[in-house]
Amino acid sequence: MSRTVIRGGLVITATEEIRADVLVEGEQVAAIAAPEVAEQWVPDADTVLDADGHYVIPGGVDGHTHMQMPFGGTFASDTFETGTRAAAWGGTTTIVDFAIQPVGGSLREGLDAWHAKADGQCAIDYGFHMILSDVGDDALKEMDALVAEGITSFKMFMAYPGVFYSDDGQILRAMQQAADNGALTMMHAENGIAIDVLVQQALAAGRTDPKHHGQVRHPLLEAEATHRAIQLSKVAGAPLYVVHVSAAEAVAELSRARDDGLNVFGETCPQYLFLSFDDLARPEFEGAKYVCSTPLRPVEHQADLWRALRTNDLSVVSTDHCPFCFKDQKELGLGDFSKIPNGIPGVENRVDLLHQAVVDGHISRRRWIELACTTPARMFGLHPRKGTIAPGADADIVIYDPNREQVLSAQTHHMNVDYNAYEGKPVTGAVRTVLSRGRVVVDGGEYLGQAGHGRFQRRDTCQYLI
Ligand SMILES: NC(=O)NCCC(=O)O
Ligand SMILES: [Zn+2]
Ligand SMILES: [Zn+2]
Repeated sequence: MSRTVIRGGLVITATEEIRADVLVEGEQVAAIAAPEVAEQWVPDADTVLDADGHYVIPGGVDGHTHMQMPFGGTFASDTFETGTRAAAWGGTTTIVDFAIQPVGGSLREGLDAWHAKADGQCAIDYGFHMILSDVGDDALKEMDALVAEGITSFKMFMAYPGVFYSDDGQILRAMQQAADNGALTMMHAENGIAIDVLVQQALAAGRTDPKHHGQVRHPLLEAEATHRAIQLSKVAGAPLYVVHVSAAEAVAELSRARDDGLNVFGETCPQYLFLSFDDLARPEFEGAKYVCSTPLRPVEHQADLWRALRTNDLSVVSTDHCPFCFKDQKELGLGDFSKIPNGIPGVENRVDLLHQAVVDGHISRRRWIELACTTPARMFGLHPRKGTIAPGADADIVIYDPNREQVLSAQTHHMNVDYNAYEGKPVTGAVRTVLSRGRVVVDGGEYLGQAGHGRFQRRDTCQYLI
């Protein structure tokens, strides 16, 4: 069994920051000890990694990605191979992607299709949520079987009528099933029926530019759907996780529900924290790069998101990584914003952007780790194997240089997409070394990983309930 010692770093977890060395044996963390104790590990080590002046943090857990997702007549441009490699470059060592139930088909068909895309391709570990796009008796029964095999969370859409949309009755029934089988319901909370009316009105009036995507997806329609999802989950007695929260008014709904002691959780994404409606309103169709749903909001919403991240009214930051190239893919919506495939790339940038949030004073270092690693691992039943550095945990570890300056750019990123949403943004801090289950996959600007190293993770049910 290989032995690696990580020496001289500041080990940061969600709960503590200690000067300590870490012993990795095979795929797992064997011990953490003060440097004078750890000294004795060195003679027997195969590899000694010097982390002096660096942070030693758990690998990131990104609970919301869409590799190769079919959407808007095209596919997200990262495959599981390219997307997980980019994730590794950015210090993320586990993703949970979304398998999709085909309309008229079974959950099993959807899951098999996603295994076929991902198995043997991933550079880092991965799991699946399941998107329910056709809730009926059969799908409800199938949910139990999926939970038993580690697919313990199910996403439904109150948006996208005719594509993934579920009506309130379907949502309630799926939530009732989840209350029985322990699954977590994830919700895309936007009133898609009302939004579609506004889309048609905008197009009929000749308002076709990307910025109108943001205007028709009104914050109140996110808040209304969030409120409705909360009430339905309360009726069903099931926990609820609202994905990609962007509107201050939706945050207020979550805060109220959490004040009432409900098992209601919220996720936001870096794009809502660092980008805004101004990006969506960029001229010459450039705003198409920033079309995602929920949409980017006016910059005033960001203060509420940051506050909620500090108070835990928002508990997780995932990327919703769903890349489409500007050329040929985003361009499908030239002259009609409703045809722009929805999604923003970011799986490689999340850990750095959240470190920038530490530098900017929005969150503490431990909260950085909690939001990016530990809580998503607990939320999605991966903890303590993932999301922390502790004896017995998988040795998914990042050696992070908190002082290195970098500029985010498509010129240097590894995601398979022709633009970077944060192009030109200077950030302080950068990943130096990444271990995935004990294996060094990135080191000092060199990629040492391999497609197929990543292993499918059977997940437990949510470990974050009150
Ligand atoms: N978010 C987005 O715009 N695209 C991915 C699909 C989804 O999460 O709704
Ligand atoms: Zn969504
Ligand atoms: Zn998504």
